[in-house]
Amino acid sequence: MTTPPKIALRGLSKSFGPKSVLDGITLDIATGESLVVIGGSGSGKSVLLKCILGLITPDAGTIQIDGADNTADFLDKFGMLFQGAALFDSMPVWQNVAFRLLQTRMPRKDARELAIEKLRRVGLNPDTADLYPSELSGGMQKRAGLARAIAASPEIIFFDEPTTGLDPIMSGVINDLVREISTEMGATTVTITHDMSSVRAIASTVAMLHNGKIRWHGPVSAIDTADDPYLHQFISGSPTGPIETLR
Ligand SMILES: Nc1ncnc2c1ncn2[C@@H]1O[C@H](COP(=O)(O)OP(=O)(O)OP(=O)(O)O)[C@@H](O)[C@H]1O
Repeated sequence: MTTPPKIALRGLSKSFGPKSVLDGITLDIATGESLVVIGGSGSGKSVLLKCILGLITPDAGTIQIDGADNTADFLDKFGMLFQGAALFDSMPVWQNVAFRLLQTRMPRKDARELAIEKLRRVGLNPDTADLYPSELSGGMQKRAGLARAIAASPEIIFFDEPTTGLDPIMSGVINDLVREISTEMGATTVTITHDMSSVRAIASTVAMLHNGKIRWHGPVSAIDTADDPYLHQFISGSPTGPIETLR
């Protein structure tokens, strides 16, 4: 028997009123794969992610994780790094990192120790554990968000624009961490980004969304030589090409 893909999407469609956003997305994501989803603004990347997370119900199609249909306990398998890190301002950093573990009634002392270990893994020293998120720089907040995403050792991690708002050097650091940690944990990851340096640093495979469909899908090593004018325009950032731009 062959093992099913970690995530299997079949014929996913979603419209909002008359606007079709996803129009039959079929995609397999293998265990340990690091998929980066690219596509223009409004192409449906976030809607796709929210469908997999179960936050939006698709109009048609199926989502399977490990060969089983979408159920509420899927969320236990997921870790998520949100845009802007989305830390709770009212809690010290360690409680943010250990948030889910505290909810599962892990003793506070153990949760705190684990949070400090995860903070260390993302390059933050133990002193940051007792600071509040507002006391951290943007780059440190991203690291703390990353520590939270990996705290419960999830099998699948979603990264939504992991480098937004960071300078190029910090973006490089976060990209490397995302890749390293995913590989080390053997996690399957799905990342949304506009940043081509993130694509190259994080992806094993790339899927490009356009007009509600997967326009191109393949290994990251093939993106520069792929014979697709849409993909080519996107990765070169050219204002001219088949993709319509608003001026
Ligand atoms: N809850 C909603 N209700 C109505 N329309 C929505 C909703 N969520 C998303 N949309 C629409 O779906 C389309 C795709 O949105 P989505 O946020 O997935 O794009 P995106 O590719 O992530 O864009 P960006 O790169 O700008 O973040 C947009 O036209 C958006 O207005």
